[in-house]
Amino acid sequence: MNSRLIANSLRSLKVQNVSVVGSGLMGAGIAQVAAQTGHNVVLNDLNEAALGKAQAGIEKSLGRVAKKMGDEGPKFVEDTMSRMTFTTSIEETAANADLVVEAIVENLGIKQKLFSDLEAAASAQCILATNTSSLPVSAIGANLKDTSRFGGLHFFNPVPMMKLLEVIKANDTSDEVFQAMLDWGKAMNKTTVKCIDTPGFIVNRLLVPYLMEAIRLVERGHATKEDVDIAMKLGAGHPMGPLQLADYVGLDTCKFILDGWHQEYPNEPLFNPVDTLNKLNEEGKIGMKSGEGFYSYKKK
Ligand SMILES: CCCCCCCCCCCCC[C@H](O)CC(=O)SCCNC(=O)CCNC(=O)[C@H](O)C(C)(C)COP(=O)(O)OP(=O)(O)OC[C@H]1O[C@@H](n2cnc3c(N)ncnc32)[C@H](O)[C@@H]1OP(=O)(O)O
Ligand SMILES: NC(=O)c1ccc[n+]([C@@H]2O[C@H](COP(=O)([O-])OP(=O)(O)OC[C@H]3O[C@@H](n4cnc5c(N)ncnc54)[C@H](O)[C@@H]3O)[C@@H](O)[C@H]2O)c1
Repeated sequence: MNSRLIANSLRSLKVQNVSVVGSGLMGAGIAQVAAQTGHNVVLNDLNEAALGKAQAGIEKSLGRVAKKMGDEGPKFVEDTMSRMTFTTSIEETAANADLVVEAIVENLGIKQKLFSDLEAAASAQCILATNTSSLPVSAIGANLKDTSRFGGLHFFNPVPMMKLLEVIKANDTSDEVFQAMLDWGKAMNKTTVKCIDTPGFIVNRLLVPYLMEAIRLVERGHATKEDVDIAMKLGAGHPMGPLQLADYVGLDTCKFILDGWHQEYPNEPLFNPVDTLNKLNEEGKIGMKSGEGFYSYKKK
């Protein structure tokens, strides 16, 4: 039997210990929901400051969930937090994990390096998955020795509220790993949809052109950003307008996605650079998480 077959035959399909790398908007949300649904969770980031911010955000979000649970709320928060640990060590992150979900910056080289480090530190049975929005999943895992244990788990922001999980079968993802990812999605109380490793998967393939059209409409001076957002909320029933949504996603992440797709598809005018997006990024106005983006979120 070759080493991949041995690894597959030994693989435990039950995911109980979940590690999440990257404790920003997405990683913190994924870790929170995993702990809420009874998993043991390790959350990793580069430094203690990022982890402290993530922990405070998780406690705040759990408080919002707990408010709806009456007397059981405080115990729910306590139990959930007791299942979480926070670390900057990759070895500690990988050591006992059945599944590692990566939610770090949207950069191919940085993600590839992380997965090489994770594979070296994790057990042969551990499933490795990326939450990338826009990069080819198979390319992120390309340097792994065992690419059959690797796939995509694309969550939506805010993770505690959004019901969808896109489960992505990369070129080499084994059937049993794909099934384990789908099963884990259900255990996370998400509705799963399956997709192959195609640009934007399902949601972003449709969402990105919509966001691009919205910003271009505003840049042409055909409508104000406020009116575009009002129009899509009241006319199309969206909970947020497109410019509000871009602020909510993070304009740094939007720029990483757009720049990456422009580089990949230079002849596609839809992905041409957007002046407003570049200017806001240069000014450090990267959306709600920085206090300002298209709109200001600073308390007056
Ligand atoms: C234009 C520029 C162009 C740029 C280029 C394009 C680049 C491409 C960008 C693509 C990005 C892709 C990103 C990614 O891959 C995919 C995504 O994630 S896309 C984002 C998907 N998310 C959405 O669409 C969110 C839409 N918004 C909402 O659903 C709601 O607005 C909201 C966020 C749920 C908030 O609801 P509101 O009613 O607005 O506000 P409230 O504060 O009253 O909240 C209502 C209700 O929800 C509870 N709640 C909200 N947030 C949380 C939380 N984090 N944790 C726990 N609970 C939460 C809150 O307590 C309220 O509960 P209630 O009191 O009502 O019981
Ligand atoms: N923001 C969204 O709406 C959204 C939705 C779905 C998917 N995604 C994807 O999720 C990923 C993360 O996005 P985000 O919005 O949470 O970003 P974010 O900027 O909020 O958080 C990223 C975190 O990763 C940390 N990090 C960077 N490199 C690291 C490393 N080598 N090891 C450990 N931690 C590291 C950063 O310190 C930061 O805390 C990206 O791939 C993005 O495309 C984002």
